[in-house]
Amino acid sequence: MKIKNVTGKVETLVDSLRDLSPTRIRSSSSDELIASEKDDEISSWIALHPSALDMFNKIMSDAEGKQIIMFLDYDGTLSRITEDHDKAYITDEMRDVVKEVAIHFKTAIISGRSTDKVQSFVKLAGIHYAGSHGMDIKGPTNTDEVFLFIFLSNQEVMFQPASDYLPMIDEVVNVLKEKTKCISGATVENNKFCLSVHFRRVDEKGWAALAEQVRLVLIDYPKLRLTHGKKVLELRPSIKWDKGKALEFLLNSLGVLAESEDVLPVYIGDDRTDEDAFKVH
Ligand SMILES: O=P(O)(O)OC[C@H]1O[C@H](O[C@H]2O[C@H](CO)[C@@H](O)[C@H](O)[C@H]2O)[C@H](O)[C@@H](O)[C@@H]1O
Repeated sequence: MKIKNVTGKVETLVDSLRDLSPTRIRSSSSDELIASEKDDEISSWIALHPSALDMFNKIMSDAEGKQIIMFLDYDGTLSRITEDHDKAYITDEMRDVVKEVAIHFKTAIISGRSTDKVQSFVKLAGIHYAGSHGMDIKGPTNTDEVFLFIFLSNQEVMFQPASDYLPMIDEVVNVLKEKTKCISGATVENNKFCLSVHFRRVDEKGWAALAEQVRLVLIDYPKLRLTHGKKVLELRPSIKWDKGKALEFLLNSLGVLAESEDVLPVYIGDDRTDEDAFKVH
């Protein structure tokens, strides 16, 4: 979901932050009513989009005879959500699962984090990585099984559609670090071609101040746009590129068409920005 009118009222942005935080305490009966309407909305959405785990047998029969290509999100999918974003490590058990998957299927991890950061967590060489929400795509130069898990350095850049934005992102990271340093718990993460402003550890009383700083930065940097995920605001280049486009790019470079009947791309993700990839077929 994208936040619209970000340069408008700060209250709109704070409301969006509240929407991202369903565990907040509801204070009045009108809040309760709105929450129950939202719950109904969520229930009807879930009815139209059943859990893949409940449909596992159907997915297996649909996959019969097709080439499966695996796309995995990182945070909340391969790693648990943690208070400190720098400590969202993948477990050894999960790493072994990804390794096993990659032996059988072409596999890519598509993340909002920088590619380098995800690689440093996952430490598997034979897979593709698309960090910065797909704006930094790297892949293995040699896919022989023997090389798969040995040389992480054996990876090359395949596509970086937002390389012009690199200096701007660095600048905005510094600006936002400075502007938010008085807001207890707020952190700014440099994801190379985009950046995250985390509010997981910010008291709700500080959200308006944080949202205001982000809003002001967006006015100064109109070439950036705002999206959001779990307790995080993300600023990224206003280019027509997202996790869905990255998925299509990767399918193309693997020599398959997204719409081909012989291919079944499987994408596992947990957050709003993953919806861009869910939409691709
Ligand atoms: O596309 P993803 O791999 O899911 O990355 C999205 C964001 O994930 C990280 O933030 C989220 O996980 C943190 C650690 O569990 C958590 O503290 C935070 O509240 C979550 O939003 C990452 O730090 C962000 O930069 C990514 O954009």
